[in-house]
Amino acid sequence: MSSLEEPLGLDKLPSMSTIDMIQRFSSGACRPRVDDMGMGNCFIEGRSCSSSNSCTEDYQEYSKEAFPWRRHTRDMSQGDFLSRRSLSLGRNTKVFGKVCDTRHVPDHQYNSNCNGHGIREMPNKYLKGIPKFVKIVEVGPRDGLQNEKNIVPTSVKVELIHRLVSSGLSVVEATSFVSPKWVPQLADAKDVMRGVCNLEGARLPVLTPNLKGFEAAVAAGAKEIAVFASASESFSKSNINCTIEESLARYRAVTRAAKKLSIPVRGYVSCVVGCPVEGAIPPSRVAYVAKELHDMGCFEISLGDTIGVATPGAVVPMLEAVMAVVPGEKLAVHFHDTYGQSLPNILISLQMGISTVDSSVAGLGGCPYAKGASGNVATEDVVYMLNGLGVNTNVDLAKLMLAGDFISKHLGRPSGSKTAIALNRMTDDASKI
Ligand SMILES: CC(C)(COP(=O)([O-])OP(=O)([O-])OC[C@H]1O[C@@H](n2cnc3c(N)ncnc32)[C@H](O)[C@@H]1OP(=O)([O-])[O-])[C@@H](O)C(=O)NCCC(=O)NCCSC(=O)C[C@@](C)(O)CC(=O)[O-]
Repeated sequence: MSSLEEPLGLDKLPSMSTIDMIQRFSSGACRPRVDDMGMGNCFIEGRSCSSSNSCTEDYQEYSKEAFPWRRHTRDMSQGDFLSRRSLSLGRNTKVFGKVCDTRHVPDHQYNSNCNGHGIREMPNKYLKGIPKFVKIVEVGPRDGLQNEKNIVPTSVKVELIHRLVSSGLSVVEATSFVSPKWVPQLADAKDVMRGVCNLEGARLPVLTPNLKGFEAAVAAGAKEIAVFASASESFSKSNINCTIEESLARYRAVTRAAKKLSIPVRGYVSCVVGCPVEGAIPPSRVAYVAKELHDMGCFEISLGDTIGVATPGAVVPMLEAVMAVVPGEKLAVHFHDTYGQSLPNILISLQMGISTVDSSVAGLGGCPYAKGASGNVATEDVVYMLNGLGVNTNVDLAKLMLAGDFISKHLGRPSGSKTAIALNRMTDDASKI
């Protein structure tokens, strides 16, 4: 293990006062620079209202469109509501320990879209460019559970993956074939794969840091893998015990081997905005690593804000730099929510043409080698936002919430998803009526 084997914490940022840190991670500090940081060639691309009445009307019209649930609750008489409830109770769906139905409360409960009056139908220049469909890559069983203090039993991991797939998620990262000394939480990778081998309807990629991991993954039945590099030299050392260049050489060997077996390989770049040791990471360096992964044959490159320090102001120059060398349709974004910036970061990424988003049910997650960084953005929150934007994901939010509830209960803590907490509270309130 390297001398950097100790987990890196935000608390270990060298001589970084809070203000210094804010400056280093601020958008200004992250503008693309045309330099190559000694990493080889980099490619940088570079209504007003006249009377109070009209105002009220406008507001009512607006709120009907933007907050359909408001209209719904206001318009629904108690009689309607109760008959709906009694009609639906027969369905016997279990939500958060109670017997209830997904239609147990007004439709808005699991539906943030605009029910036929979608935001898409409003002529809105601000939402131009947002894709009609977003692919969500669920990373909870891997990125989420790799950081749990208590090791989660294999049967719980397998059940979680089944539940996630049944919610409509088409890609669920199942586990990692890494050294069990480094990540004991995922030492049961082979058994997890055995438990999901008959699961249909979704791709179940696994992480492999080297040929040894690749071979073990293939032997366990993996049909898709991911390799993970970093834009930060220090993080590369602490996470996979080698330099960025050494990791790229390893991954070339892995992608060559995968190609022979027609196994698709996804590539990750970590620390795309900030590193706990090095501070702000230049976009040119992210672009360099992303291009290398793309050139070696990765079908998709996921850009990870591993410690969750990005703001939209830093995401824009980073994406601009990467999109100058890797086509946008091959990119995914992967935000951790340490500073609560994930949703705006995702929104700006969508506006820039990205249509693949990584997230983690119940906001599970964190990297064991980036101490202090919080979980990934919660999948429930992403789906809720995308529903509200009229963007299709094929994910059933109610079923997804049940998966989130399942794992949160097992871990003995509340969900990290604000959406799950809010909708859950409404279910509780409604059931008391
Ligand atoms: C890369 C290594 C293996 C190097 O670890 P090393 O200690 O340098 O490896 P080594 O080649 O010197 O071998 C040491 C021992 O590990 C074994 N070994 C070697 N490879 C494997 C393997 N694949 N599976 C199982 N065992 C393995 C090997 O056989 C040997 O066993 P021994 O002879 O001592 O008994 C190690 O550092 C490691 O496993 N690191 C993984 C760390 C990790 O999983 N971190 C979390 C990933 S999250 C992330 O990167 C960010 C991401 C993707 O989520 C995106 C984001 O948020 O930004």
